[in-house]
Amino acid sequence: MNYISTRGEAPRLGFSDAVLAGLARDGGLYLPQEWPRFSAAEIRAMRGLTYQEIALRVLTPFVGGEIATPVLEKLVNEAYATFRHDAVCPLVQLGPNSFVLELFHGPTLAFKDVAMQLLARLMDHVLAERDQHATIVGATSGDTGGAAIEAFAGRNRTDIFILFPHGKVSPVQQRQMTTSTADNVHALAIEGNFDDCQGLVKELFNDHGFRDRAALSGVNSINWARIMAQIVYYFTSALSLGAPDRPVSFTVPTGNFGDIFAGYAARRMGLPVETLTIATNDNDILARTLATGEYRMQDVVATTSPSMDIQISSNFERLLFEASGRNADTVRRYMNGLKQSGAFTIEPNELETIRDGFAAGRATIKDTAETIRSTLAASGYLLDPHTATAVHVAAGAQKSAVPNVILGTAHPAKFPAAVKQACGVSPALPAWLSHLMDAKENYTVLPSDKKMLEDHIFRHTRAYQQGV
Ligand SMILES: Cc1ncc(COP(=O)(O)O)c(C=O)c1O
Ligand SMILES: N[C@@H](CCOP(=O)(O)O)C(=O)O
Repeated sequence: MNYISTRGEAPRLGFSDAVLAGLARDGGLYLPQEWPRFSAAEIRAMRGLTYQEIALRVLTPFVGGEIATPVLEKLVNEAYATFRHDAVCPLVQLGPNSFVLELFHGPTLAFKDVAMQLLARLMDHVLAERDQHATIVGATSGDTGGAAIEAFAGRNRTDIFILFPHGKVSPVQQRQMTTSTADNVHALAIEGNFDDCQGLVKELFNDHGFRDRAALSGVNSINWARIMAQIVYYFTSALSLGAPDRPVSFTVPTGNFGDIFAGYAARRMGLPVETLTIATNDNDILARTLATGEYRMQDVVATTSPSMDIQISSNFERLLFEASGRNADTVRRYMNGLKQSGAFTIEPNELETIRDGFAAGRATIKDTAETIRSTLAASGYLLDPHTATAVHVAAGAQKSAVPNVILGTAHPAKFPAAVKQACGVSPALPAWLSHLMDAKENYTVLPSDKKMLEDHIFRHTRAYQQGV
């Protein structure tokens, strides 16, 4: 399996190189050259298998033989042994035809663990085979950072630098990033918002001199392996609701468009996914884009679902590439428009293609709080604010006989203040994280400045200091 860039000017890569590359050298995002497809019989044959067994089947075509099956199986088993639920990602019924897919049973209580636990092991494996070191830089609006730090802490082939928006993540999220004692971990509070953090990371990747000297790798969902690992739970949940003999819809709390793009990928692989609904908070750029055809940035608004406080939704580029018939010229034109004027207009036929497979809706801060309160009252189920945006959007959608799976992207204990304000209940952290709020924090505050960030990275990268 080869990987190609959405901007058409970067070298085609095999799986391992695509995993280490993160962002393509032309600024684009890697995608498989063709979508692997499962027949209905092949999907049916996955019924009754464990999460890990299904993962192995879904991932194998993407890996393209570059990692031997027994090794891949071992990495998958180790990754999901860190989850505290036997089903890994269990499905809970909320109402008639309405289900929450709980993706938060991993070590940091957010869906990011599903991909990050595997990605860290894949990267370690590839780096060990090549006897190489990598410097990882990642941007986070709160959850990716903690999951990445947890997954990479103490690994001696990687140094990891995580940029988070100073003062704009929840206290639990911040401490998951700032209390690690591993000497390969560096938490950086950037004076700016998530888009500034993500912009800095992309600038570092697009500076090829720096990128090569630092042996840069990325763990945001710009990295194909993140999306790949997230495809698996679309299969496991749809299978338990009757796929491939019954279609299933999904409603996904969306920011960077990685999680929902994994659902699109599952559909391209043959899973009968009916509607993929994008749920946004007040930062509703994607809902507006679907309604008007114009992707136009506005200022980021702080909400009670901070991980979705995003305007530049990176993985939407992957969908634009697909909707344009994989036309890299079109994608480059859109992305240049975004860079120059903060906006671009999607061609009518491409917009129609997108609208065919996706719906979108928005939940305000008030809607989110009301949904947390009413869901607790109606069913005793406590939602986190991100999942609540999706429950709100799903409730407003046209009723259908097709089961709808809402992706439960975080545990409510990550956002106790917002949950308490909404419904009066303050969810407690699980016992294994009870030390978190008393542990010593260690992080550096930096302005949103590429040069200062580069200096900081070089001064703190072990491999660079030791001339490895
Ligand atoms: C809890 C939570 N929900 C939803 C999202 C949005 O996911 P995506 O960025 O993949 O669209 C994020 C951040 O990515 C998140 O941390
Ligand atoms: N919401 C995310 C933002 C980064 O998303 P990613 O999936 O591209 O890593 C976060 O929690 O950091």
